[in-house]
This record gives sequence, C-alpha cells and structure tokens, in this order.
Amino acid sequence: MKRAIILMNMGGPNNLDEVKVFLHNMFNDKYIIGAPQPIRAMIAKFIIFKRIDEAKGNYKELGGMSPIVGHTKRLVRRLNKIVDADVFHEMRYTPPFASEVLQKVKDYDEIYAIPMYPHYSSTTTKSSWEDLIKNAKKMGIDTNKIKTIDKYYDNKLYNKTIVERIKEALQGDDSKEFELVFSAHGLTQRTIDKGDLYQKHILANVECAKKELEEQGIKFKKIHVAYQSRLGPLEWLRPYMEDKLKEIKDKVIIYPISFTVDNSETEFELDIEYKEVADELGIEDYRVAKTPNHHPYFLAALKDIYEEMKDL
Ligand SMILES: C=CC1=C(C)c2cc3[nH]c(cc4nc(cc5[nH]c(cc1n2)c(C)c5CCC(=O)O)C(CCC(=O)O)=C4C)c(C)c3C=C
Ligand SMILES: [Fe+2]
Ligand SMILES: [Fe+2]
Repeated sequence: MKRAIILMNMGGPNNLDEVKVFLHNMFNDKYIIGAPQPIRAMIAKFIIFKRIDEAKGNYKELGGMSPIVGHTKRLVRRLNKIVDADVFHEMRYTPPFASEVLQKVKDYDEIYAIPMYPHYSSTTTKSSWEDLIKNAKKMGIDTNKIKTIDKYYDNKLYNKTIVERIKEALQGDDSKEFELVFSAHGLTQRTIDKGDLYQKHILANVECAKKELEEQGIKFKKIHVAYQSRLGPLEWLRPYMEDKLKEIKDKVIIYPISFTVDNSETEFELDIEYKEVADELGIEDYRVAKTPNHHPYFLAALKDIYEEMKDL
C-alpha cells in the first residue's frame, strides 16, 4: 500500500520575480476577490500595480524570499521521518503547484491532503482543496483516493504546541506581568457575512489554547484577540491589531494563531512593522511567539490527524 501526504499551504515568493506571480494568482482567486471575470482580473491588475513595489521591498528585507518556503520544506522532511507515507507539499499561489505534486503521487493508492490551516475558510482551505481536486480530475486521477480534513484547531497536541511556543517567548519571565494577544490574519467582514466559519474557528481555537494555559497554571494579566493584515478600503474583522496595541499597558506577547509555519505576516508584519508601532506607543516589552513550525508536538499532531484520516 503506497500512501502520500500532501501538506497544502498558501505559498509565498521563492524569489523576488515570484512576488508578481504570488499576487497575481492570489488576486485572481475567486475566493479572495469575489467579483466575476473580467472585473476580477481588472481589480487584480490594479491591486498588483499599487502593491508590487512595497511587497518586493518587504521580501527583499526578508532575504529575497518568503520564510514560508523553508519552514514548509523542513516540516515536510521531519514529518516524512515519522509517518508510514511519503510527504509532499503544494502551494496555492506559487510553485510547487498542485499539478506538479499530483504528477508525483498520481500512482499512489491513498492520498491525504492536509491543509496547513487549522481553521476552515473559503479563502484558504476551500480554495486549496478545490484547486487540488480540479487538477486531479484534469489528470484523470481517481479523486475517491484523495481525502482531506476541514479543520483541526481543537487538536490537543496542536494546542499544546501553541502553549510551548508562548512559554518559549516568555523566556522564563513571569507571565503575570504580560498581556497575551492572539493575532489572527484578517478577513473581510463581507466574507464572514456570507457564512465563512473562519472567525468562529479562530475564537474557538483561542478558547482551546486558554484551556491548555489554565491546565498548565500559566496566567496572563489579560488575554486579547486582534486581527492583522488588513488591505484595501473594505471593512475587515475587528479589532484591528493597530487599535489593540494602543490598549496594551507595557509588556505583551503576540501569538500568531492563523498560521502553522512562519511566513512574511509573522516575520515581517509582526516582527518588524508592528514592533515599530509598539515602540512608538511606548510598549516596553513586545515579543512575537514562533508558530508551530517543526515543533515535536506539532509533528505529533500532524501524525495524529493523518492516522485519524486513515480511519475515515
Ligand atoms: C484580500 C486579501 C486577502 C485575504 C482574504 C487573505 C486571507 C488569508 N491569508 C492567509 C494567510 C497568509 N496571507 C499571506 C500574505 C498575504 N495575504 C494577502 C491578502 C489576503 N489574505 C496579501 C496581499 C498577502 C501578501 C503580502 C503582502 O503583500 O503584504 C501570507 C504570507 C505569505 C508569505 O509570503 O509568507 C499568509 C501565510 C490566511 C490564513 C487567510 C484567511 C484566513
Ligand atoms: Fe493573506
Ligand atoms: Fe500583511
């Protein structure tokens, strides 16, 4: 029996020339920009024109590529060592695309597609899954042998990983002196109003992580939720991160809850951009926790999820 696991992620530029490819594919995704074609293509062209220089500048500061690439590849290598399947990854907006990876696994008996998103959203989970299935059908692959999972924000080992990452950020300091902000990637209010489950899942994940903190006797001065990465003129999920930071008294740990591997939103937006905002606001101690990445508990969580999917 030959089994494959495909980790499905968003992607990020592998080099500066791919910044345009990334933005082009993202803004031509009907789940990101809801407008019909050819209006969507026009909106995409306009946003890319406005955004490309700044985005390139940001990725340049990160060494000319997105950190999501290296973190995802390392996760694949580590997971490969502990499961009875061959592990691959595919990206929605940058290479390796679904078609390339499906070519490698087309003759496998079972294919397990695990989203790198613990929370279900039409903009991420659904978009990746639909794209994978569309490509599989095009290639004549029997789609009955491909399984997926919608969400795993409530997985115990995943939540234990979150707490481990928060403890690492504390570096042995007293948690009671800190406020904790769970920072989620934003989504337009319009998407939520259309029934997207993302916000519900984020808030439920925060409750699971809080329970894990309580079980381990870790207390914070206050625990908050905020949304980062707003873009354009629409109303996005609130509270916005820049407003939340104004409420922080003096010491804060930010936990980036939307992601399972670090990426430009954590290593640029949170580590650099919001750090500058925090400095200007006079926040004395601003720390960003790492995402799960290849933490042994997260690897165990993924193994757990895969084993459960086998029984479905
Ligand atoms: C309308 C725009 C966007 C929606 C909706 C959106 C949803 C969404 N995104 C992630 C995860 C990531 N997004 C990342 C980058 C990124 N996201 C948007 C826009 C929307 N995202 C843009 C324009 C960008 C590019 C960066 C920039 O130009 O500022 C990334 C990082 C990728 C990387 O290069 O490392 C991730 C990861 C989630 C989870 C989500 C909805 C739930
Ligand atoms: Fe995004
Ligand atoms: Fe952002």
